[in-house]
Formats: sequence, structure tokens, C-alpha cells
Amino acid sequence: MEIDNRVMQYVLNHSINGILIFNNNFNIAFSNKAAQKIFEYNEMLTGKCLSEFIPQDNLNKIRQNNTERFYKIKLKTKVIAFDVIPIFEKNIIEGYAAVFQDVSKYESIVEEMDKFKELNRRLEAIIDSSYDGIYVTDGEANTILLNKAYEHITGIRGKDILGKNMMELVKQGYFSQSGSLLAIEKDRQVTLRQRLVSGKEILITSTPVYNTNKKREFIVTNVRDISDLVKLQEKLSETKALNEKYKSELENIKEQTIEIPELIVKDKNTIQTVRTALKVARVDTTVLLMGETGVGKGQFAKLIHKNSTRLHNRLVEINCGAIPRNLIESELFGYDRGAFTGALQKGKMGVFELANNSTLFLDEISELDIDMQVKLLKVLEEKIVKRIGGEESIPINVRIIAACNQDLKKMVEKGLFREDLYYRLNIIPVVIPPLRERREDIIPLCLSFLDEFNSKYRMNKYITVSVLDSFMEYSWPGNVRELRNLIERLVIMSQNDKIDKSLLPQYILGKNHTEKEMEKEIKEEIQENSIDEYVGMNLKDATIRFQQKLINQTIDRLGSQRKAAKYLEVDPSTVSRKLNE
Ligand SMILES: Nc1ncnc2c1ncn2[C@@H]1O[C@H](COP(=O)(O)OP(=O)(O)OP(=O)(O)O)[C@@H](O)[C@H]1O
Repeated sequence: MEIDNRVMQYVLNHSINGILIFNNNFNIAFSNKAAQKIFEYNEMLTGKCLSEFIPQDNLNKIRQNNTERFYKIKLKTKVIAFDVIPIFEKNIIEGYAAVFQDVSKYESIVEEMDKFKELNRRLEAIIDSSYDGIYVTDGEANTILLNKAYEHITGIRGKDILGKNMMELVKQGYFSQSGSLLAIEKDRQVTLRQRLVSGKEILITSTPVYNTNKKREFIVTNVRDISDLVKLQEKLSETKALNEKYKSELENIKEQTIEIPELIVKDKNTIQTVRTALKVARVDTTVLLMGETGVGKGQFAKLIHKNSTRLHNRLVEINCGAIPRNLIESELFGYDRGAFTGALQKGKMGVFELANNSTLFLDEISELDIDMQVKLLKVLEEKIVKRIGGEESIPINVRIIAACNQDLKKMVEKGLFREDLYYRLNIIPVVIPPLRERREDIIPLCLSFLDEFNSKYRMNKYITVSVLDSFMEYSWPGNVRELRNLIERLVIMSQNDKIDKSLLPQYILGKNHTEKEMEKEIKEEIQENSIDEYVGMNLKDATIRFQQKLINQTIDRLGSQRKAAKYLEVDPSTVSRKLNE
């Protein structure tokens, strides 16, 4: 078949690609129909200049560049792919033949693809930069994606598990439990906590993701390394526990130190008693203080009064054991004028009246005889006093603090103390332990008394440790009073500033001293007493002086006036009278 110019023209015109032939100046010598269509031109392009259809800078590029053949040219409404073939005449470019195509459609697809690729790249970057591990399977639990953090946390490499099914991976021992499988099974989000072989604690959250047809498409699993968090949590609870411990130790320390100026309190037994006393102080009720002689019942009475609502009124005290029997009634209730011979003209108030709106401290209450107990009970119940020889009923508002160093209950049993009065007084009992049961108080008390007497006598005495040791051993039958008296004596008697063991009486040095041995020592000391100090006195003064000395020493040793009275075979009231002479 012969292909002539007509056939060529026919073929070129039916090509779906645009075809142009143009010279060096871009004047078009030939164009086909497709070219006309691509440039959206109704007439033949032959004779036109290509610059009418293609931006000049593209044409310049074609002219400058003989090696490049393919150009992507952007027109106003479309993009064309231009394949330019130079036409040579004796090695010189005479013109060009161009085959081109409208690629706008492909262009937008490529653009979309590029955008998609970019989005994918960004997503991957985001997933990989996540601090949490991310693991994605398809709806059937086949692994399709995991990030670097996942590899780092679990130590499993992506290339070993990508594409594999979770069930298979669990079987192979990669995982002990799979969040993805559980999420598929439950068809909802699940959270698990796992401990890896490496010791790491992880928190796994697997979430099913559904497509628009509500079909499960992926399972996205988030894996968080909570090892640090768990450690932190453990640390926090340790710190909390430690805090609690310090707090309770602080409370303990607080409980162990009570600052009351007039009381030396260090031993936990005494601290406990002080706490009870302070609690009781606030309740306006009768208090019965019990404890051996010299334990500090008087001090506790002051403490209770000072911490009560009545603190602004004076505490009135009466020692029932120190007042002669015939005077006790008038001391308690007062008398009207002319009540008895020797009575004051204007009469006298009793301690109940004096203590009105305040506190009355009835010390050594067990010393009251039964008659007086009956009268006391009546006053306590009726809250009214009548002076001796008086008619008037005087209303009184008095808080009673009673004290006794005897076992009142036993006295009740023996019929020496009225049961009704006992119960009337024993509303709130406060038992003060003897010094031997609160040994921690001994040294603080001792040092405080030493201070007191050093400043009273303007001295600078000190006590040796061995003396303190002996004090800690001794049983202190006379309690704090005995300790106080002894310290005063030691301060006065020591020749130099040092108070050492040589100054201590035998009964302190020997442990388990019996009362008999003590009596013997007292007698010996009395015998040793020089009479030099009585020389020059008249008999009466010398007798008084001697009696007082004897009584004081006996009280010092035995601890109480009553014990001294018993030992010296006199009435306790005589002892107190002699001391006041
Ligand atoms: N905790 C203390 N701190 C300081 N001094 C105290 C303490 N306890 C008692 N004393 C002192 O001891 C002495 C005896 O105390 P107090 O008179 O209160 O004892 P008491 O139990 O009332 O004795 P009695 O049974 O003989 O009446 C007082 O000089 C008192 O100041």
C-alpha cells in the first residue's frame, strides 16, 4: 500500500494526541484536529504562532533546551504533556514536531496521590513519634502496623510480627495475653495491665474501629509503659507511710512532753495522769485525787483549778488531817458571833463560804471523823451551809477536789468512811502513781529542786551521777516530798559544791531497806545529835527546836506527817501544830 500525503493527513487528523509542526519562531506549519480541540480553538492553527496558545516562557525553554523532550505545560484550564522533537536540516534545528496530550485528569490524580502520600508520611511520623506504643491489626487480628515506641517497650521487632495473626503470635509466645483478641471477643474497648519478662509494667488499651458499614476494620492498641508510674506510685505510698510514721512519732513526742510550769512531768505514767487531770479540769465536777503521801496531790489540785472555768477565783485549801478535831467543823462551815467561848465577835466564814464560786481542795479527807463526814455530805448534797450557831442557810457554788492517801474503799469496808460520801466524792477518780512507779520523773525533779535550792540559798551545788543512780534505785516511800526535802538537806549540808554519794544517808544507799532498819537509823542519828546548838537557849525554845528538828527529820525519812506522827506516837494534829510553833 502506498502512503501518500492524503493518507498521512487522514491519520494525523484522527490521532487522539495533538500534533503540531512549527518552525524556530514557533509559527505553526501543521496542526491536527486534536490539537485544535486541546487548545479549544475553532479554526485551523496553521499559520498561527504557538505563543498564542502556550505561555512564552515555555517556548523559550524549548528553544534553549535541545536535549529535553518532555514538558509539562500548564495552560489556563488544563495541563498538557508536550513531547517535542526537533527537526534538523544539516545539523541545524529548523523547527519542531510536537505530540501532546491533555493530562489534566491524570494530573489531579497524581496530585491526590501526592497529597495522600504526604498524609501517609505525616501519619507515620506522628505514629512513630508517639511516646506510647501503637499496634494495629485488621479486623481479623492480622498485624498491619506498629510503631517504634512499641518495639522499644516490648522489645519485639516489627519485621518479626508484621503480617502475622495475633492468635499465632500468642501461640508462639510473643504475648501472654492479647488486647486485640480480647477486644475482638468482647467487641468493645478493653484495658489490661501486664508485666513483661523484662519487668516492665504496661497498660494496654485495645479499641475496635468500624467502617461506615459498621464492619470491624481495625483494632488499634495503645501500649503505655507504666513502670515509672508504678515505681512513682510505690514511692508515693512509701513516702505516705513514712509521713504517717513521722506524724505519729511527732504526736508521741508531743504526748511525751507536757509543759506545766509548776509540775515536773517526764515519765509517761505521770504524763497520762496529767492528761486525765486536764480533761477532768474542764468538767465542773467533783474530783477525788488518790495517791500515796507526797506524790503531788496538792499540785494536781492546783493544776485542775487553774485549768477549770473557776480559775479566776482563788483556790481554797484545807488539810483535814492537820486541823484539831474540835476545830474542823468551824473551819469548814464557819460560825456566827457568840457561837462558842473564844469565838470572834463578828463570827467567821468557813472554807465553803470562802470558796464560793471557786474550788475547795479538801486534803486528807479520810481524816474526817464519821460525824463530820455526815455534815460534809449534807452540804455537798444541799449546796447550802449553815454556820455553827447560825440560822441562815447560805447557798454555795463550790467545786470540790478531795484528796486522800489511804485506800478509801477499804476504809468504807471497815466502816471508817461513809459509803455514801465515798460515792459522792468518787465521781471522777484521778490516781497519781508513786514516784517508784514513774522513775523517769526522778532525775528531772531532782535537778529542778537542786536549781530551786541553789537559788534560794545562793549556792552553786551539783549532784554527781552516782548520787542520781542511787536515787533511781531507791523506793522513795515519801515520794516527791521526800526527794525535795532530801535535796534541800544535801544542798545545805555539803561542804563544797559537790554533792556526792558520801553525803547520802544509809537508807538511800541500801536497796530494799526495811522500815525497821530505817527506824534504827533515825534513832542512831538522833543520838548522834550534838547538843551544842541548844546551848544558850531557854528550855522551852530548845525543846521546841529539838521537837521540830526531830519531826522534820522523821517526815523526811518516812515521807509523811502522818507516818512521822505514828512513829513518834503523837496525834497528826500535834505534829502540824508543833511545826507551826
Ligand atoms: N510533779 C511535781 N513537780 C514538782 N514538784 C512536785 C511535783 N509533785 C510534787 N511536788 C512537790 O512535792 C511536794 C509534795 O507535793 P504535794 O503536797 O502536792 O503532795 P501530796 O500528795 O498532796 O502530799 P500529802 O498526801 O502529804 O498531802 C510539794 O513540795 C510539791 O511542790
